[in-house]
Amino acid sequence: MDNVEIQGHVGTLHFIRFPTSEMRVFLELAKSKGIATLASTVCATGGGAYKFEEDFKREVNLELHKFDELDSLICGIHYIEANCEEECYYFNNPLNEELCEKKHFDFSNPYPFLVVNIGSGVSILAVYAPGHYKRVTGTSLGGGTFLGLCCLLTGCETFEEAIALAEMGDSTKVDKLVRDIYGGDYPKFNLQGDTVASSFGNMISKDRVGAASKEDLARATLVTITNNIGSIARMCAVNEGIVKVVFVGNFLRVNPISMKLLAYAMDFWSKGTLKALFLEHEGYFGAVGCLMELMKTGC
Ligand SMILES: Nc1ncnc2c1ncn2[C@@H]1O[C@H](COP(=O)(O)OP(=O)(O)O)[C@@H](O)[C@H]1O
Ligand SMILES: CC(C)(COP(=O)(O)O)[C@@H](O)C(=O)NCCC(=O)O
Repeated sequence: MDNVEIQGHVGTLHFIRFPTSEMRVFLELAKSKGIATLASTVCATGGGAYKFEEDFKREVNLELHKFDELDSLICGIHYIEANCEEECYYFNNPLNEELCEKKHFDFSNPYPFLVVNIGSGVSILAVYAPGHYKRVTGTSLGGGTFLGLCCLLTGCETFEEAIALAEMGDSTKVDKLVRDIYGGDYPKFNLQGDTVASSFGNMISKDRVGAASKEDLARATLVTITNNIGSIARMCAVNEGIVKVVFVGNFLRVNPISMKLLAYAMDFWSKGTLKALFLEHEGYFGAVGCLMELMKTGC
């Protein structure tokens, strides 16, 4: 982000990511570049701010200024939304390949809204005003679950590989649909034949297992995790009386399948009353919010 002004300082915000499993390599690089002589303060958030605090001190003699990850997340969303015009978007006709359009959403009057942060696990927060939020609930079935299960089921080794497999797969070979049980729709409760009745439910048959490719298994894993998150998010939105649901976190990186599924599911199951929203800087809000918190301290 160019020409950003933060408390009188104007500059460029650069966004860089690497997995925490590579922290040792990062610290060695930082040491070889003499980072301790360049940076006076490093702010950090998330579990890693605690887990790697000692390593930063020992390896590069840097103190971490630690800020809570959910406070930082909310603060970062607030800052980027206010400073980045095209940040927030939604999908029209999400599951129709020809008619699907990504549209800008005016989020200038956002409150109240729900944040569904899909990282390794999932945290769901209700935000009522700047700095005023509560953590409604969470689920351990998140981005880490998708990647972990995909690695086990398909032998893939990276998130990018897992998503590429899922893009080529067909989850209906793996999941049991309403029509597999009813022979068609279940109209009394508006359950269409192509609705998933039982995720992975077809995998109790040896023939079906033999017919399912690793692409199909990856797709079914992605759809299962995504639909479960969508379902929990919808119940939270209804319970809290909130209609705007903002999905963030690195699980959504290079992952239009999940974004479109979430958009469709929120709209369909709420009969059009809930809106699924997405943000361009999906996995970076914690980092930005943490920088904002640091600036407040005057460092
Ligand atoms: N390059 C990547 N490597 C590993 N996981 C990735 C990558 N890109 C996206 N992901 C997804 O993002 C999830 C982690 O999300 P993130 O918002 O970074 O949360 P956390 O703070 O828990 O690491 C992973 O579990 C995975 O589903
Ligand atoms: C513990 C966490 C806040 C850590 O955040 P993350 O690194 O997953 O983004 C998150 O994984 C979470 O909310 N897990 C679900 C815990 C629960 O069952 O509520």
